[in-house]
Formats: sequence, structure tokens, C-alpha cells
Amino acid sequence: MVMPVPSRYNRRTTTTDDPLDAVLRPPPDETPEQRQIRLAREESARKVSAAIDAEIKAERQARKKKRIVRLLLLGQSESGKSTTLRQFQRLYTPTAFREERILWRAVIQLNIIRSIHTILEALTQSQPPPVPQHHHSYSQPLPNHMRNHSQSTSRSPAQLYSQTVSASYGPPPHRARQPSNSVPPADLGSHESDNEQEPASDLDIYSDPLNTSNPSLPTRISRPQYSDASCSNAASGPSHSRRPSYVSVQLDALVARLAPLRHAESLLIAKLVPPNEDEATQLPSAQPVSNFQPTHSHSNSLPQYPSSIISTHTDITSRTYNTTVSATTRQARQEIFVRPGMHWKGALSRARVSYPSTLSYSTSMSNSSSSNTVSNDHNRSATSSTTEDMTASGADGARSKGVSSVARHSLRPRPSSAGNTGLETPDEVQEVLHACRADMMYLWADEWVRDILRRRKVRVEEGPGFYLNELERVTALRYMPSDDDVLKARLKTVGVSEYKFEMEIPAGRDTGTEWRIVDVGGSRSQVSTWVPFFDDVDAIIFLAPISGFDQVLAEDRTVNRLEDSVLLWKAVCSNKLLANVDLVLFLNKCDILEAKLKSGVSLAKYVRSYGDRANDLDTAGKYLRSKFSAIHREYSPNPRKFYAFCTSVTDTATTAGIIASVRDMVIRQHLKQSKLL
Ligand SMILES: Nc1nc2c(ncn2[C@@H]2O[C@H](COP(=O)(O)OP(=O)(O)OP(=O)(O)O)[C@@H](O)[C@H]2O)c(=O)[nH]1
Ligand SMILES: [Mg+2]
Repeated sequence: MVMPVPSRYNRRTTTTDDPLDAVLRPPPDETPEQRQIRLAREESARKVSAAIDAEIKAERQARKKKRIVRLLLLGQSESGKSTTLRQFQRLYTPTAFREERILWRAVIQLNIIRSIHTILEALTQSQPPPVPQHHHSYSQPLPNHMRNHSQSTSRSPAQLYSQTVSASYGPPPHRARQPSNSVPPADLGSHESDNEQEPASDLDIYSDPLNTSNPSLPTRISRPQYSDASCSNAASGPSHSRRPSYVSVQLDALVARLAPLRHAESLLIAKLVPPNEDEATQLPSAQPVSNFQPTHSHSNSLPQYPSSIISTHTDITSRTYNTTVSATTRQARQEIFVRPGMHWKGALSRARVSYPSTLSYSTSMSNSSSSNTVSNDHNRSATSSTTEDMTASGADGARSKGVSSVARHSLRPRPSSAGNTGLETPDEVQEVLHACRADMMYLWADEWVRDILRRRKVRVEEGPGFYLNELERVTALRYMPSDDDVLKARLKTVGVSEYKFEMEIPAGRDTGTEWRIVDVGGSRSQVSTWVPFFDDVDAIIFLAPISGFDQVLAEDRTVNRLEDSVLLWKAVCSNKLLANVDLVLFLNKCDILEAKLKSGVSLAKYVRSYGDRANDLDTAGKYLRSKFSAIHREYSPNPRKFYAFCTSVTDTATTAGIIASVRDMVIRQHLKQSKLL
């Protein structure tokens, strides 16, 4: 006999396999009261669902209305792109910027160690002859900790240091005559052009690869030799007043005392570089650039970047970028880098253990409006700012996990030996720097050292991440980086990152505009990653570091930095994808340019067409600006506006005004474009 089935079930025979339907189905023995309750509950759920739908719809509409301004930062490596980005952050999301200052301390520590290594290698690579015995009784007072150091080992610490360096960085180059730090490039085919009436884009840069006009460098640098008389009478009068320098006498002991910096450097690398990032774990080059000899190899060619930037472009330049550098040399020079995104900041944050209640830091500007907060008492701003790693397939896991996850991670710091980044917890690297501070200060202040650096053309003070003039402050145990310190820090970008933010200031007309600033890696191998970002960009800030007129590229010692910037600028100007994008040019590092010109380095010696113009910042700035402007005019597919600024983007005061002008200009242009669409 077949049992009767309630009619409702008959109707649903086609859906009885649906598990959801089975769950929602009322019980067969439902009473009228139960039914009433169920219906009321269903009605209430429907209302909630409708409200959510309405909210999603409204959000979607608001997003459509929202203005999104896209800004792309371009320029060669070390041109100042990431520093410009940090300036935007400092100005428009100051809360987030301040919060992450402590995270930059590790980068600053690495920069300091690197400067010291550069100096030590310049001093030790020529293996000076043993110091005569009487130098040990030199009357200059020594700090206590320096007095009893034994120097009687069979190989001196300086020699050991040199050997360590050779082992780390590959064999020293064999060359009778070393190129200087600031050798102009190999001949790239520039032609004579002193005539001002010629097209202004003919910026002729001298190309003597041996730089014959530079004073020749000694192949060996010795410590100064002094007679017994001059030593014993060192303080007795002008005729015997030339004292042996403290470092020249104490070099071996000093090098030995600074050896812990190597260990500190490894700790920092372990701290900054994610565990699976093998590529980045090479020690940074501490070798003065002058020691590296361009080596040509046909197996490691770097991309010819003008053509890879601009697939549609054909006539940028007749010069090729097919110069190659051997793998050994490249590896030897490798600089510490991190991929953009949260990885290194996340690792640093996770390494923290405890925080005082009065201090609070967030892991980063990333998602600073909501997550990744490790502090208890933080007054968070309403601003949202996010950095995304454009090269990663998904968001950084750590970033998406939020507060609890970060807190969990803090219990298992990585690397365990790397210490912490909170001010109140001991930081091993900072302790090493603190212990070495007197020696580092002696080293940097010493005239003999300065003389060797000068003769070798090792100009650490013009290099990135230079803090040696502030050693006392930056090696303090409770050192907290200032805004300026963060702007000076050097960490190479590899990959592409997008920084999103809404301006924190109540900027009236700017509220509701989301800014997306894309920061790319500028080294040659990175240039091919730029193209996808040309698509829907509102404006480009192109940075040309004009102080590099007497320097070569780190990735190719045959290419002059200024010439490289010119070629890159031509490529960007002539790119058809960018034909309607406004270009803003930052002729950057004007502070370094000014110091260089004042110190007597002649621009005309490297830029032939500069002729006999005055060797000062004003004249040089105007001249180079006119050259870049002419290239823009000549190479742009369509006429468009051109904005150029002489900048020093590490200088907060002047950069604030320039960035405000760029912001207004970009917003205006964006509005104009929106109306046209
Ligand atoms: N003195 C001075 N230093 C600058 C200036 N602009 C940038 N720097 C420093 O130069 C170094 C390199 O700047 P970055 O912003 O890292 O260069 P980048 O263009 O992002 O380089 P990549 O990431 O390799 O593409 C940093 O240490 C900056 O502090 C400037 O105008 N003056
Ligand atoms: Mg960068």
C-alpha cells in the first residue's frame, strides 16, 4: 500500500535532492504556532538580505562615482622614485608614514654598515706595508678600548678583511689601471655639438672610457710614512706639524674592532629578506665601484630597454643597450632589495615581541585604516592607504590576516637572532652599531682616510643611504628614525608596487579622490615591467638624477647615468601609448649636483655641449632643463604640456610645494579627461 504524501512535497519532487531545500524544509509535523514563528523569521531574514543588497548596490554606485587618479613614477635606478613616493605618503598620509618609521631603522642600519664597508675596502684593498714600530707609541690619546689590541697576527685584520671581501665578492679585478668611481661611459657614438642652435636634444656626453682627463690613480695607496723626528716632535711646531693620522696607525686594530658589522649585516639581510627570496640574499656591494671592470659576455645580455619599453616605437635612438655584464661581476655588485608589498615590513613587525603602552606602531601604511595594527592604544586616522605588490598573484597573506594574526606571529619572531624593532626591546644590530660608533666616527673623520677616498674617487657622501655625518645620533641605542632619515634610506625596488591612498588632509575638492601611485624598479632588467602600467595612467613623473653626469650605471659600467636618463626620457616621450599623458619631469638630486659643481667637478668635462658655461647649479639646471624640454618637443607624438622642476626629493620643504603643484595639475588634467570621455 502506498502511503499518502502531503501535497507540498508532491510539488517539490524535482528539488528534493537539493541539500539546501532539505535543510529549509519545515518539519512535516509543524504546528500552526511553529509555522507562524517560522514565517516571521523568514520575513525578517528577507528584510536583512534586501538591506544588504541595497548596501552593495549603493557601494557599487559610489565606487563608480569615485575619482581615481593614477600616477606613474619612472626613471632609472636610484633616480628617487621610491623617495618621491615616500614624500607623497609623508604629505598625504602622515599618520601612516610616521607609524612605519621604526621599520626603516633596519634599512638605515644596513645603509650605515654598507658605507663603512665601502670605506674599509678602499683602505685595505691595497694592503699597505706594515706600520713602523714607532707608530705604536704615537702620542694621540686613544679611547680605552683601543689600547691593548694585539696586532701581532701573521695576517693582519686588514688583510683578512680584504680576503673576506674577495671571497664574498669574487676575485679582485686584474687591471693595471683602475677606472674611477666616476668614469664616463664607453663610447656610445655621441658627436660634437657645441653649437647652441643645434637641436637641443643633442646632449653630448664625453665618452672616454679611460677618462684620461682625470688625474691618474695610484695603484697602491700607502700609509703616510713619518720619520722618528716628525713623530716625536709632532706637536712642536709648523715644520713638524704633520701628524700621522690616527686611523693610519690603528688601521688593523680598527678593522678588527669593526668586524662585528659583518655579522650585523647578515642579521639584517636575514631580517629584511623573506626566507624564500634567494636572489636577494647576496651581500650588497661594499666594494668601491672603481674596482669593477666591465666584462663583456655574450651569454648574459641585458634587455635593450628602449625597445622593450615601447614595442610600438622605432626611432628612439641609434644607440643600443646591448651592453653586457658578466654574471660574476653583476653578482658581486648586487644590492640588497626587497620586493614591494608587505613582505619585509611584515617580517620586521613580526619580529617584535613587546611594546610599551605609550608607544604604538602599525606594521605599515598597508591597510592602515583597519588591520595589521599591533598597538593597543593607537589613535588611527580615517585615511586608508594600501601598498600592493603588483607582481604577486594575490594579496600578501600577512596583510589580509589582520590584528590577531599579527599578534600570533609576534610570538615566533623571524629570524630568531635578528632582534626586534621596538625601541624598548634590545636590538642586536643597534647594539653592534652603538659599540662600534667611536671607531666609525674616527674612520669617517680621519684626514688620511678622506685623502684615500678622494684619490680613489669613492664619494660615499654622494651615494644613497648616507648617514655617516650623523653617526652619533643614528647609532644611539634608542634611535628612532626621523622623517628625513626615512627619506634618505636606500632600498632598491624590484617589481612594481601600487600605493593607494585618499588624502588625509581635509582638502575640500580633493576628498573622494583616490590616488594610486605606481612605483617601479628602475634598473635595466626591470624596465620591461613598466609597459602594462602605461594603459590608464593620468600622469607620469619622470625622475632624471642629473647629479649622475660623472657616474656610470651600477648595472652597466659602460653607460653614463645622465646619458641613460636622456635615452629613457626619449623613449618615454615618444611612446605612443603615452601620447596623451602629461609628463612631469623632476631633474632630481640637485643638492648633490650643486655640491659636486662647487667642489670643482666640471660638467663640461663630461657633457661636451655644455661648453664654457658657468659651472654652477643655476646655469647647469637651466641648460639641462632646456635639453630635456627639447627632447620632449621633438619626440612627443602629439603636442602636450610639459612641466619640469629642479628637485631634491629628499628635501621635505621644497618637495612639499612641488608635489602640491603636481597634485593640482594632475587633478586638473584628470577632470579635463573625464569631461572629454
Ligand atoms: N641627496 C639626495 N638623495 C636623493 C635624492 N633623491 C633620492 N635620493 C636618495 O637616493 C637613493 C635612491 O633613491 P630611491 O628613491 O630608492 O631610487 P629609486 O628610483 O626608487 O631606485 P630603484 O628602486 O632602484 O628603481 C635613496 O637613498 C634616496 O634617499 C635627492 O634629490 N638628493
Ligand atoms: Mg625604488
